[in-house]
Order: sequence, then C-alpha cells, then structure tokens
Amino acid sequence: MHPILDGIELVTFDLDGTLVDSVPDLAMAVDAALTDLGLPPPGEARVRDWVGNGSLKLMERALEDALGRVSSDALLTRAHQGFLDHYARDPSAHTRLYGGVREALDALRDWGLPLALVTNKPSAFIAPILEALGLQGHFGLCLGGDSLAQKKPDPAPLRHVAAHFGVLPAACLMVGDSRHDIEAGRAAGFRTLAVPYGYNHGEPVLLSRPDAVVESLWELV
Ligand SMILES: O=C(O)COP(=O)(O)O
Ligand SMILES: [Mg+2]
Repeated sequence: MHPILDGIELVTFDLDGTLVDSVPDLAMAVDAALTDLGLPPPGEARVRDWVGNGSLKLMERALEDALGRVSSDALLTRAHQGFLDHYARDPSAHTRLYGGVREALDALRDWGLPLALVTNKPSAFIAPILEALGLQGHFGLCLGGDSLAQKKPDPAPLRHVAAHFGVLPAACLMVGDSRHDIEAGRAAGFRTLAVPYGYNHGEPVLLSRPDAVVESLWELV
C-alpha cells in the first residue's frame, strides 16, 4: 500500500486522463462538430491540450482556434450541441483504461474503502463509459461537471463527496491528472495524488505541487 493512503477513508478519482484515455473519442466528436459547421477539424493532439474544464470550454477553445477569434454565443451553442450529439453516439468506442487502473480500483474496493468519481465531463456520459469498461459497481457516488453549480477547480464537488460519505476532508484523497484536480483537492482540504500521463493543457501536473505522484495507479495498492 502506498504511504499516501495512510489514514485515508475515502478515495475520489478524476475520470478523463486519470482512469481512462478518452481523447480519441472526444477528438472524434470535436472534429465532427467542427466539420458540420464547415470549420477545419483540429485532431487529437490539439484536443488533448483543451480537455479539462468540461465540454463547453472544450468547444469554446476549439472554435477560438478554428476561427482565430472568440466565437459568438450562438455558434458556441450550436458547436457544443453538435459535440454532445456526436459524443453520445458511442462515448467509449476507443476509450481505454490506463494500465493498473482496474487492479487498483478492485483492490481499493476489496479493502472496503469507499470510492467516488468527480469529473468535469457532462454527467450523462459517466455511466455509459463506466459500464463499457466494467467499472459500474466501483463508485458509491459519481459527479459530472454539470451535477453541481460549480466544477473543478472549485472545491465544491469534493466537499460534496466528503459530506455525502460523512468523512472529514483530511481523511479524503483526490487522485487526478490535471491542475484542476490538485487545486480542487487542496482547496477542499483533501490529500492529493497526481498521475503524470493524462491531460494537463500540455504542462507537467507536478507544477501544481500534489502531495504525491505515481506513474501508474497500480503503485497505490
Ligand atoms: O471533461 C473534461 O474536460 C475533463 O474531465 P475530467 O475532469 O474527468 O478530467
Ligand atoms: Mg482529468
């Protein structure tokens, strides 16, 4: 067991870039939404750097890049709806678990630790993706970017999780790939653990000074 788990009674995970490599499917939906509008598709490498603040912000960044200026609200609304429609067709078609994730989640569950999921992704996509990857039974609570009024890096979703399980924030661990996870975790009073392989706008997540880093979640257990 990794020392970061000492005294921890609840583990909260980020989804995109931490448990799953979802950028192939996200990028296909972004590309299709922009193509529908007669705009050039950005492709996977650019989309990777835009993921992290939810789907509306993702499309805002994609449109600004394609147009060379900030998009109108009307165009953003159309582009975002287009993204949601395309992504909803099969949000897990090319989405895969990172190595060690299943083993880590199984072990934590078998130890009886409650697990939660807090993603900035729209909540409608959480269950289909978890089901496709066989992880639907692992999390006692899942929150998406639209579940509460605030999303990460705001600490509100993490505070909500801690209160839901009746665990003090100091006994909670936040595990994520981006500065939004680490900032939210720290602001909520959680311990923080980062993985370096995900999506952090092209910057090392270490710059956010997490309490610890693991190359694979396998190291947790
Ligand atoms: O959808 C996003 O922008 C990021 O999702 P995440 O919070 O699971 O990394
Ligand atoms: Mg993430």
